[in-house]
Amino acid sequence: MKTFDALFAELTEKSVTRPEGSGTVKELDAGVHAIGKKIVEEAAEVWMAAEYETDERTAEEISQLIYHLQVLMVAKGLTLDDVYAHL
Ligand SMILES: N=c1c2ncn([C@@H]3O[C@H](COP(=O)(O)OP(=O)(O)OP(=O)(O)O)[C@@H](O)[C@H]3O)c2ncn1[C@@H]1O[C@H](COP(=O)(O)O)[C@@H](O)[C@H]1O
Repeated sequence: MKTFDALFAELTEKSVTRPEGSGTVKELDAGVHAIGKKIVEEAAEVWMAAEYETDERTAEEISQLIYHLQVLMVAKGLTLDDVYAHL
């Protein structure tokens, strides 16, 4: 099972190595505006799943929101410590 930190390390590496076919690379190239829209979309899906769908669907949507938040962090050059400092 993947952890928050492990996913962030994977996405950071992909931003450097830029492997062919990576959705992360594609999203990074789309830029902060596009990533931000994706975050808003996923956040709404988390809300809807929590109110109207199963716990499993909610967990799935939360994982997608976390993914897009991490892509934004990579795009902005933010580290895990930058965020953890505020928890
Ligand atoms: N955890 C994720 C992850 N969660 C969500 N997503 C992407 O987020 C999008 C989900 O959006 P939606 O729910 O709106 O689904 P969709 O409408 O079908 O997607 P779009 O048409 O909007 O692209 C999909 O495009 C997924 O590819 C993710 N893409 C990648 N990862 C992980 O990130 C890592 C790197 O992935 P790559 O860069 O693709 O190799 C791997 O470990 C992946 O498992």
